[in-house]
Amino acid sequence: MYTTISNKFIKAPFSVSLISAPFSGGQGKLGTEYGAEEMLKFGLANQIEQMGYVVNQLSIEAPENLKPLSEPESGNIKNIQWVSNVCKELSSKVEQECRARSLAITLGGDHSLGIGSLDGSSKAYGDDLCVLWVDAHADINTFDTTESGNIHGCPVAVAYRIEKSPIFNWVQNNLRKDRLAYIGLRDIDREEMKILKDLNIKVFTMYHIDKYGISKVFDMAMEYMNPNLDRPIHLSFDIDCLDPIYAPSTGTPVRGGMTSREGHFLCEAISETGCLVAIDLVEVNPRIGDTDSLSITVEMGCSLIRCAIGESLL
Ligand SMILES: NC(=[NH2+])NCCC[C@H](N)C(=O)O
Ligand SMILES: [Mn+2]
Ligand SMILES: [Mn+2]
Repeated sequence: MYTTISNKFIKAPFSVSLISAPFSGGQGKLGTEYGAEEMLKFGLANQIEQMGYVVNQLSIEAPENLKPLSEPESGNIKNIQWVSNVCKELSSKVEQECRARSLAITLGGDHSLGIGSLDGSSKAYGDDLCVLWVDAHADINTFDTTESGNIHGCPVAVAYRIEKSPIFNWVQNNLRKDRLAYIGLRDIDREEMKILKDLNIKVFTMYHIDKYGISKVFDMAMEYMNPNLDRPIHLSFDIDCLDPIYAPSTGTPVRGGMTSREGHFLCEAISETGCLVAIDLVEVNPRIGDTDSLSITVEMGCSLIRCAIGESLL
Protein backbone atom coordinates (compact mmCIF):
# COMPACT_ATOMS: atom_id res chain seq x y z
CA MET A 1 0.00 0.00 0.00
CA TYR A 2 1.40 3.36 -1.01
CA THR A 3 0.94 6.29 1.35
CA THR A 4 -0.08 9.46 -0.41
CA ILE A 5 -0.33 9.91 -4.10
CA SER A 6 -0.19 13.63 -4.53
CA ASN A 7 -2.20 15.11 -7.34
CA LYS A 8 -3.28 18.74 -7.67
CA PHE A 9 -6.62 17.93 -9.26
CA ILE A 10 -7.75 14.58 -7.90
CA LYS A 11 -9.38 14.88 -4.51
CA ALA A 12 -8.77 12.42 -1.66
CA PRO A 13 -9.74 9.61 -1.32
CA PHE A 14 -7.75 9.25 -4.52
CA SER A 15 -9.95 7.55 -6.96
CA VAL A 16 -9.35 6.10 -10.38
CA SER A 17 -12.12 5.32 -12.85
CA LEU A 18 -11.39 2.50 -15.26
CA ILE A 19 -13.64 3.04 -18.26
CA SER A 20 -13.75 0.08 -20.62
CA ALA A 21 -14.28 1.07 -24.24
CA PRO A 22 -14.34 -2.16 -26.27
CA PHE A 23 -14.43 -0.59 -29.71
CA SER A 24 -12.53 -1.31 -32.92
CA GLY A 25 -14.63 0.52 -35.54
CA GLY A 26 -12.04 3.26 -35.97
CA GLN A 27 -9.79 0.92 -37.92
CA GLY A 28 -10.02 -2.24 -39.98
CA LYS A 29 -8.65 -5.03 -37.78
CA LEU A 30 -10.84 -6.96 -35.41
CA GLY A 31 -9.43 -7.62 -31.96
CA THR A 32 -8.81 -4.14 -30.54
CA GLU A 33 -12.22 -4.38 -28.87
CA TYR A 34 -10.71 -6.99 -26.52
CA GLY A 35 -7.86 -4.78 -25.28
CA ALA A 36 -9.68 -3.52 -22.19
CA GLU A 37 -10.94 -6.96 -21.25
CA GLU A 38 -7.44 -8.44 -21.43
CA MET A 39 -5.93 -5.71 -19.27
CA LEU A 40 -8.65 -6.24 -16.70
CA LYS A 41 -8.16 -10.02 -16.86
CA PHE A 42 -4.50 -9.40 -16.13
CA GLY A 43 -5.60 -7.83 -12.84
CA LEU A 44 -5.30 -4.12 -13.54
CA ALA A 45 -8.12 -3.06 -11.21
CA ASN A 46 -6.74 -5.02 -8.29
CA GLN A 47 -3.21 -3.78 -8.96
CA ILE A 48 -4.43 -0.18 -8.78
CA GLU A 49 -6.39 -0.88 -5.62
CA GLN A 50 -3.24 -2.34 -4.06
CA MET A 51 -1.59 1.00 -4.69
CA GLY A 52 -4.09 2.64 -2.36
CA TYR A 53 -6.59 4.01 -4.83
CA VAL A 54 -10.34 3.67 -4.77
CA VAL A 55 -11.19 2.05 -8.12
CA ASN A 56 -14.46 2.64 -9.95
CA GLN A 57 -14.98 0.23 -12.79
CA LEU A 58 -17.31 1.26 -15.53
CA SER A 59 -17.91 0.64 -19.17
CA ILE A 60 -19.38 2.59 -22.03
CA GLU A 61 -22.65 1.36 -23.49
CA ALA A 62 -21.84 -1.67 -25.68
CA PRO A 63 -20.72 -0.35 -29.09
CA GLU A 64 -22.93 -2.96 -30.80
CA ASN A 65 -25.94 -1.13 -29.33
CA LEU A 66 -24.67 2.18 -30.68
CA LYS A 67 -24.32 1.00 -34.24
CA PRO A 68 -26.51 3.03 -36.62
CA LEU A 69 -28.92 1.10 -38.87
CA SER A 70 -27.08 2.54 -41.82
CA GLU A 71 -24.08 4.78 -42.30
CA PRO A 72 -24.47 8.15 -44.08
CA GLU A 73 -22.61 8.66 -47.37
CA SER A 74 -19.11 9.68 -46.31
CA GLY A 75 -16.66 8.88 -49.09
CA ASN A 76 -13.99 6.48 -47.91
CA ILE A 77 -14.48 7.23 -44.20
CA LYS A 78 -15.37 4.01 -42.39
CA ASN A 79 -18.09 3.81 -39.70
CA ILE A 80 -18.36 7.57 -39.37
CA GLN A 81 -21.71 7.59 -37.53
CA TRP A 82 -20.76 4.59 -35.38
CA VAL A 83 -17.47 6.15 -34.30
CA SER A 84 -19.33 9.37 -33.55
CA ASN A 85 -21.96 7.61 -31.42
CA VAL A 86 -19.37 5.63 -29.46
CA CYS A 87 -17.15 8.67 -28.89
CA LYS A 88 -20.10 10.77 -27.74
CA GLU A 89 -20.96 8.09 -25.21
CA LEU A 90 -17.33 7.94 -24.03
CA SER A 91 -17.14 11.72 -23.78
CA SER A 92 -20.02 11.83 -21.33
CA LYS A 93 -18.49 9.07 -19.17
CA VAL A 94 -15.07 10.72 -19.08
CA GLU A 95 -16.59 14.12 -18.37
CA GLN A 96 -18.63 12.70 -15.52
CA GLU A 97 -15.62 11.00 -13.89
CA CYS A 98 -13.44 14.07 -14.37
CA ARG A 99 -16.09 16.33 -12.85
CA ALA A 100 -16.13 14.01 -9.83
CA ARG A 101 -12.35 14.63 -9.68
CA SER A 102 -11.54 10.98 -10.21
CA LEU A 103 -8.67 10.11 -12.57
CA ALA A 104 -10.36 8.88 -15.74
CA ILE A 105 -8.62 6.01 -17.53
CA THR A 106 -10.05 4.94 -20.88
CA LEU A 107 -9.10 1.37 -21.75
CA GLY A 108 -9.41 0.95 -25.51
CA GLY A 109 -10.23 0.07 -28.03
CA ASP A 110 -8.70 1.91 -30.94
CA HIS A 111 -7.46 5.49 -30.93
CA SER A 112 -10.57 6.99 -32.53
CA LEU A 113 -11.80 6.90 -28.91
CA GLY A 114 -9.49 9.85 -28.28
CA ILE A 115 -12.17 12.07 -29.84
CA GLY A 116 -14.51 11.17 -26.99
CA SER A 117 -12.03 11.08 -24.12
CA LEU A 118 -10.43 14.44 -24.98
CA ASP A 119 -13.83 16.02 -25.44
CA GLY A 120 -14.93 14.71 -22.05
CA SER A 121 -11.87 15.74 -20.06
CA SER A 122 -11.73 19.15 -21.69
CA LYS A 123 -15.41 19.80 -20.95
CA ALA A 124 -14.66 19.07 -17.30
CA TYR A 125 -11.37 20.98 -17.01
CA GLY A 126 -11.79 23.74 -19.59
CA ASP A 127 -9.10 25.32 -21.70
CA ASP A 128 -6.37 24.77 -19.11
CA LEU A 129 -6.22 21.16 -20.21
CA CYS A 130 -2.88 20.07 -21.69
CA VAL A 131 -2.68 17.01 -23.93
CA LEU A 132 0.33 14.74 -24.44
CA TRP A 133 -0.28 12.52 -27.46
CA VAL A 134 2.25 9.69 -27.27
CA ASP A 135 2.20 7.72 -30.50
CA ALA A 136 4.12 6.53 -33.55
CA HIS A 137 1.48 8.38 -35.58
CA ALA A 138 0.13 11.93 -35.57
CA ASP A 139 -3.53 10.84 -35.94
CA ILE A 140 -4.30 14.28 -37.33
CA ASN A 141 -5.70 13.40 -40.76
CA THR A 142 -8.88 15.18 -41.75
CA PHE A 143 -11.62 13.29 -43.58
CA ASP A 144 -10.24 14.85 -46.76
CA THR A 145 -6.62 13.87 -46.21
CA THR A 146 -6.97 10.33 -44.80
CA GLU A 147 -5.91 7.67 -47.27
CA SER A 148 -7.00 4.69 -45.18
CA GLY A 149 -10.42 6.08 -44.22
CA ASN A 150 -9.77 4.77 -40.69
CA ILE A 151 -10.89 7.33 -38.12
CA HIS A 152 -8.21 6.17 -35.67
CA GLY A 153 -5.89 8.15 -37.94
CA CYS A 154 -8.03 11.31 -37.44
CA PRO A 155 -8.93 11.80 -33.74
CA VAL A 156 -6.71 14.84 -33.13
CA ALA A 157 -8.19 16.63 -36.13
CA VAL A 158 -11.73 15.88 -34.97
CA ALA A 159 -11.20 16.68 -31.28
CA TYR A 160 -9.50 20.01 -32.08
CA ARG A 161 -12.14 20.90 -34.70
CA ILE A 162 -9.61 20.95 -37.52
CA GLU A 163 -12.00 18.46 -39.13
CA LYS A 164 -15.47 20.00 -38.82
CA SER A 165 -17.73 17.21 -40.11
CA PRO A 166 -21.35 17.88 -39.00
CA ILE A 167 -21.57 14.26 -37.80
CA PHE A 168 -19.23 15.33 -34.99
CA ASN A 169 -21.01 18.59 -34.16
CA TRP A 170 -21.42 17.46 -30.55
CA VAL A 171 -17.64 17.91 -30.19
CA GLN A 172 -17.78 21.34 -28.55
CA ASN A 173 -14.85 21.98 -26.28
CA ASN A 174 -12.12 24.46 -25.52
CA LEU A 175 -9.11 22.33 -26.45
CA ARG A 176 -6.19 24.58 -27.36
CA LYS A 177 -3.68 23.59 -30.02
CA ASP A 178 -0.97 25.42 -28.09
CA ARG A 179 -1.52 23.03 -25.18
CA LEU A 180 -0.95 19.92 -27.26
CA ALA A 181 2.37 18.12 -27.75
CA TYR A 182 3.26 14.89 -29.48
CA ILE A 183 5.98 12.49 -28.36
CA GLY A 184 7.31 9.46 -30.22
CA LEU A 185 6.20 10.19 -33.80
CA ARG A 186 7.91 8.37 -36.65
CA ASP A 187 5.21 7.63 -39.23
CA ILE A 188 3.58 10.86 -40.36
CA ASP A 189 1.54 11.05 -43.58
CA ARG A 190 2.54 13.79 -46.03
CA GLU A 191 -0.72 15.68 -45.57
CA GLU A 192 -0.44 15.37 -41.80
CA MET A 193 3.00 16.93 -41.97
CA LYS A 194 1.47 19.93 -43.68
CA ILE A 195 -1.26 20.28 -41.03
CA LEU A 196 1.27 20.03 -38.20
CA LYS A 197 3.43 22.71 -39.79
CA ASP A 198 0.60 25.04 -40.80
CA LEU A 199 -0.90 24.96 -37.32
CA ASN A 200 2.50 25.15 -35.65
CA ILE A 201 1.83 22.14 -33.44
CA LYS A 202 4.54 21.01 -31.02
CA VAL A 203 6.06 17.70 -32.11
CA PHE A 204 8.81 15.60 -30.55
CA THR A 205 9.65 12.76 -32.90
CA MET A 206 11.93 9.77 -32.28
CA TYR A 207 14.70 12.00 -33.61
CA HIS A 208 14.25 14.34 -30.64
CA ILE A 209 14.18 11.43 -28.20
CA ASP A 210 17.45 10.13 -29.65
CA LYS A 211 19.00 13.57 -29.71
CA TYR A 212 18.01 14.90 -26.28
CA GLY A 213 16.90 11.83 -24.36
CA ILE A 214 13.36 11.23 -23.14
CA SER A 215 13.84 13.19 -19.90
CA LYS A 216 14.78 16.41 -21.70
CA VAL A 217 12.00 15.88 -24.22
CA PHE A 218 9.46 15.62 -21.42
CA ASP A 219 10.82 18.77 -19.78
CA MET A 220 10.61 20.63 -23.07
CA ALA A 221 7.01 19.52 -23.55
CA MET A 222 6.11 20.77 -20.07
CA GLU A 223 8.03 24.02 -20.55
CA TYR A 224 5.92 24.55 -23.67
CA MET A 225 2.45 23.75 -22.38
CA ASN A 226 2.59 23.70 -18.61
CA PRO A 227 5.64 25.66 -17.40
CA ASN A 228 4.42 26.07 -13.83
CA LEU A 229 2.92 22.59 -13.65
CA ASP A 230 -0.38 24.04 -12.58
CA ARG A 231 -2.55 22.81 -15.45
CA PRO A 232 -4.27 19.43 -15.75
CA ILE A 233 -2.76 16.91 -18.18
CA HIS A 234 -4.49 14.30 -20.34
CA LEU A 235 -2.15 11.54 -21.51
CA SER A 236 -3.29 9.81 -24.70
CA PHE A 237 -1.03 6.79 -24.95
CA ASP A 238 -1.07 4.68 -28.11
CA ILE A 239 0.78 1.47 -27.31
CA ASP A 240 2.34 1.61 -30.79
CA CYS A 241 4.57 4.48 -29.64
CA LEU A 242 6.74 1.69 -28.27
CA ASP A 243 8.95 -0.35 -30.51
CA PRO A 244 7.05 -3.47 -31.67
CA ILE A 245 9.57 -5.55 -29.69
CA TYR A 246 7.93 -4.24 -26.51
CA ALA A 247 4.35 -4.07 -27.76
CA PRO A 248 3.87 -6.50 -30.64
CA SER A 249 0.09 -6.97 -30.42
CA THR A 250 -1.03 -3.79 -32.13
CA GLY A 251 -2.60 -3.05 -35.51
CA THR A 252 -0.21 -0.50 -37.03
CA PRO A 253 3.27 -1.27 -35.62
CA VAL A 254 6.20 0.90 -36.72
CA ARG A 255 9.81 -0.07 -36.16
CA GLY A 256 12.25 2.22 -34.41
CA GLY A 257 10.05 3.13 -31.47
CA MET A 258 10.48 3.96 -27.82
CA THR A 259 12.01 1.40 -25.51
CA SER A 260 10.15 -0.01 -22.56
CA ARG A 261 12.15 2.24 -20.24
CA GLU A 262 11.51 5.35 -22.31
CA GLY A 263 7.78 4.63 -22.17
CA HIS A 264 7.90 4.00 -18.45
CA PHE A 265 10.05 7.05 -17.80
CA LEU A 266 7.52 9.20 -19.59
CA CYS A 267 4.71 7.83 -17.44
CA GLU A 268 6.74 8.28 -14.26
CA ALA A 269 7.60 11.85 -15.17
CA ILE A 270 3.94 12.66 -15.81
CA SER A 271 2.99 11.09 -12.53
CA GLU A 272 5.59 13.23 -10.78
CA THR A 273 3.96 16.45 -12.03
CA GLY A 274 0.90 15.71 -9.91
CA CYS A 275 -1.18 17.07 -12.79
CA LEU A 276 -2.44 13.93 -14.52
CA VAL A 277 -6.24 13.83 -14.78
CA ALA A 278 -6.93 11.39 -17.63
CA ILE A 279 -5.26 8.58 -19.55
CA ASP A 280 -6.15 6.70 -22.72
CA LEU A 281 -4.40 3.38 -23.19
CA VAL A 282 -5.30 2.32 -26.71
CA GLU A 283 -4.51 0.08 -29.68
CA VAL A 284 -3.76 -3.11 -27.74
CA ASN A 285 -5.00 -5.85 -30.10
CA PRO A 286 -4.96 -9.26 -28.40
CA ARG A 287 -5.82 -10.96 -31.70
CA ILE A 288 -2.49 -10.03 -33.27
CA GLY A 289 0.48 -12.31 -32.72
CA ASP A 290 0.84 -15.40 -30.53
CA THR A 291 0.10 -15.75 -26.82
CA ASP A 292 3.57 -14.45 -25.92
CA SER A 293 3.00 -11.27 -27.92
CA LEU A 294 -0.35 -10.89 -26.25
CA SER A 295 0.98 -11.16 -22.71
CA ILE A 296 3.96 -8.89 -23.43
CA THR A 297 1.63 -6.21 -24.79
CA VAL A 298 -1.06 -6.52 -22.13
CA GLU A 299 1.47 -6.50 -19.26
CA MET A 300 3.12 -3.50 -20.83
CA GLY A 301 -0.15 -1.59 -20.99
CA CYS A 302 -0.94 -2.31 -17.34
CA SER A 303 2.56 -1.46 -16.20
CA LEU A 304 2.55 1.88 -18.02
CA ILE A 305 -0.78 2.81 -16.47
CA ARG A 306 0.48 1.94 -12.98
CA CYS A 307 3.61 4.01 -13.50
CA ALA A 308 1.57 6.97 -14.70
CA ILE A 309 -0.33 6.95 -11.40
CA GLY A 310 2.74 6.70 -9.26
CA GLU A 311 3.74 3.07 -8.88
CA SER A 312 7.47 3.57 -9.12
CA LEU A 313 7.78 6.90 -7.31
CA LEU A 314 8.86 6.93 -3.70
N1 LIG B 1 -4.08 5.21 -33.94
C1 LIG B 1 -3.33 4.69 -34.89
N2 LIG B 1 -2.67 3.57 -34.69
N3 LIG B 1 -3.29 5.33 -36.05
C2 LIG B 1 -2.59 4.90 -37.22
C3 LIG B 1 -2.87 5.83 -38.38
C4 LIG B 1 -2.17 5.41 -39.63
C5 LIG B 1 -2.36 6.36 -40.82
N4 LIG B 1 -1.73 7.61 -40.60
C6 LIG B 1 -3.84 6.55 -41.12
O1 LIG B 1 -4.31 7.66 -41.07
O2 LIG B 1 -4.52 5.62 -41.43
MN1 LIG C 1 -0.32 4.87 -33.48
MN1 LIG D 1 -2.76 6.59 -32.31
